[in-house]
Amino acid sequence: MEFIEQYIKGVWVIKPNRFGDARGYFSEVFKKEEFQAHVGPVEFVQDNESFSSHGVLRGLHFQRGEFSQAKLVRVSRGAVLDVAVDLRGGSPTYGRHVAVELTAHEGTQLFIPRGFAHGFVVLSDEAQFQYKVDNVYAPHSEATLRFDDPELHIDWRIPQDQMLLSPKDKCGMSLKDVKPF
Ligand SMILES: Cc1cn([C@H]2C[C@H](O)[C@@H](COP(=O)(O)OP(=O)(O)O[C@H]3O[C@H](C)C(=O)[C@H](O)[C@H]3O)O2)c(=O)[nH]c1=O
Repeated sequence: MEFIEQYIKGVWVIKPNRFGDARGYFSEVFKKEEFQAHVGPVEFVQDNESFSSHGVLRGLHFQRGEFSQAKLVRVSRGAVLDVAVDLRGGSPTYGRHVAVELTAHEGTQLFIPRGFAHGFVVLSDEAQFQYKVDNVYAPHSEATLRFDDPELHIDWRIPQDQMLLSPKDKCGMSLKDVKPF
């Protein structure tokens, strides 16, 4: 398993090994000891899965304060562009983002620490998205950062007229209105 820290401190791209043979492949997609040795003492408490069609954009979501979630995300079908925006108070990369294409074919994962807004857009016909979080769902604490806030400079790779968003995600807040946490 390869761990590559990104230019935003604490964000990691993780590339599990795959052992192929005539039947297909086997891969260890998470191993607590190895993960914690590289990333730190993160304890996941909940596994999530979502399924979306082409152009669906989910995000950019975050849970505030003590309810903030670290996430380990991957795609088990299709391909997405995954985006994490740094909202950590005092961070030298505050407001900057990491954007990584995650595909089922490559099995690449992204670890996003607490203090980030997270979202993805589906690049393939459909995508099954799997992720671990280290804090439970707390809807009262949840907020949405506008995916198209010009201050974020995110290139989502597909035109907005192909995108499908929830009503919540269509009316997220701007970066200037977010209180760092
Ligand atoms: C996140 C979540 C949602 N739900 C319920 C609440 C709604 O009835 C339904 C759909 O929720 P929502 O529209 O918030 O789902 P997504 O748009 O996929 O939200 C996720 O999108 C981005 C990519 C994220 O990183 C977050 O994990 C999460 O906010 O699932 C739950 O019961 N538990 C949960 O942990």
